[in-house]
Amino acid sequence: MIDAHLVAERPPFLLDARLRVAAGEVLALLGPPGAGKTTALRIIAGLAVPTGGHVLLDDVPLHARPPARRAVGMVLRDPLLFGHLSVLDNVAFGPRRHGAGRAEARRVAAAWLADAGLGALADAAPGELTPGQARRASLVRTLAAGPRVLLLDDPLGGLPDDTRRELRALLRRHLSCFAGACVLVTDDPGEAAALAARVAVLEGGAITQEGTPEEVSRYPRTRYAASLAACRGTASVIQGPGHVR
Ligand SMILES: Nc1ncnc2c1ncn2[C@@H]1O[C@H](COP(=O)(O)OP(=O)(O)OP(=O)(O)O)[C@@H](O)[C@H]1O
Repeated sequence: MIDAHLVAERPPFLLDARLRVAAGEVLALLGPPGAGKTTALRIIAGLAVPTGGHVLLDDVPLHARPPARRAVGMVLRDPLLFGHLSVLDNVAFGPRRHGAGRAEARRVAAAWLADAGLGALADAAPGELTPGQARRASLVRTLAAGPRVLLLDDPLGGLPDDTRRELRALLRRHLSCFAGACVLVTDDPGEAAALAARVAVLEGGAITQEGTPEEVSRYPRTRYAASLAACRGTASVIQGPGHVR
């Protein structure tokens, strides 16, 4: 489980947020632009230097572990696929790094790609993929590496509606059986309600409300939190802790 106190002083902006995410749980960090969502995620990932606080994974400081042993996977809007590797080898990269032989890593990667509807594109170069296909490949590349902490920074942002729906369905399927702790950053209340069991509303660098999408939408404490109310009826299908892959 993640236990984080995320502090970043960037005057006049101050991020000061406490987050706890259990294994098997998806927490949506929902907030308007500039609220500090990406900064929070980057601190957890070890990509931004905090000015205080802590990030613990199972009670051990995450950043005390060598980077290769942190088991943190991050998915961004930009798929960041390795351009010199085939789609298959992009996905095989994680299993290879964790000690699988070449053939085994490629077998595992092929299964992930087939599951994501990308089996026919295994030998393609990343540059040949459509934006939606590249996002799928990026997601399964991250999952194939077996992260214990999954950080999703606006993973559906900027896509056309139909592509977004497809990727959301794939994401929802994988999150429902993800055994680790997941933080999903979004400014889309519908996305938060559809994908996460719990929502933390981040505004101006502080958590203003936390609860299930139902709780937050029923008793919103701020105007921004009230935006979740429009999504009632699309409540989460993710059940929280207890799911295993
Ligand atoms: N490297 C930096 N140095 C100084 N200030 C920064 C830096 N990165 C972000 N900020 C500021 O920190 C605040 C939070 O930014 P952040 O990108 O984390 O918010 P966000 O909620 O992710 O917004 P968005 O959805 O627009 O990406 C903003 O006021 C931003 O200008």
